[in-house]
Amino acid sequence: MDLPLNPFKAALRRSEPLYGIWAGFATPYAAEIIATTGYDWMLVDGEHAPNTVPTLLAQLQAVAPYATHPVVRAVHGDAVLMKQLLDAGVQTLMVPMVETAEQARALVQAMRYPPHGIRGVGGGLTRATRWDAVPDYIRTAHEQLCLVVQIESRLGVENAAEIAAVDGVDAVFIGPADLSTGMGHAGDASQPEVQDCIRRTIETTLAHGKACGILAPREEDARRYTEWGCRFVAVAIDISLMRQAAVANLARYRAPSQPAIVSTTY
Ligand SMILES: O=C(O)C(=O)C[C@H](O)[C@@H](O)CO
Repeated sequence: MDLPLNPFKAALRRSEPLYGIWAGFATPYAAEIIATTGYDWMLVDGEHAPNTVPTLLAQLQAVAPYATHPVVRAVHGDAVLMKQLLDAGVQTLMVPMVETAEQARALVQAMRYPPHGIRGVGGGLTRATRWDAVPDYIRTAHEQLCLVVQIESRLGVENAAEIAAVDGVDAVFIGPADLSTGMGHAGDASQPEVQDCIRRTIETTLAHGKACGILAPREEDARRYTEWGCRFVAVAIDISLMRQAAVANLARYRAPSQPAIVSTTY
């Protein structure tokens, strides 16, 4: 069989925005529900959701029949963990908290086989090669792999040009929660100095010919960042959507201040 294509990587080169959703339930059943809703991509979160390599694999398998592309976020940029995720068939990998070009170069190395990198060969053991059904995987894998690095600190913003310039970095994704918190604004990315960092990072990334993405669950933020040039924007978080819907539904029957009748306090 042919090496599976990465439509997300191809779409990053086009100009239309790609709308994504954060998938935080860490189960294949919930991931599959999300994959049926029509978002261009979904972020399967291995950093802040309770995921492991087997749960991430199960979610990749669950969403494989659908057009929504799974972007998997590793808990950190460890080459050994990345090897496991790539072997499980992750095509688009996001790595949090990248602050220097040196770190970005190490991530590129972890994505590639020698002589271009350090990725170990799993061969017929791996889903990535479809258990050896894909011929010439070692030579061609890099064409369909996509590396997204997260810039989410003041140091990362300062080094954004060098990071975006690294050959093999396909895109930069801004983390507004960590960026604002690290700048002393406790998750409030609306602060002018945080907005300034976000805008500069977008502009710098685009100037280096790379795509830029961001998490923006509030519509006005998503529209502004898209205007500023963000190509892939996560406009929702599945867990928040469920909680908001549950709270709003209950509020139709009971005032929010009323306690639940069934209590766990004895
Ligand atoms: O800093 C950010 O913003 C992110 O990286 C995304 C958060 O980690 C996300 O989990 C918020 O729900």
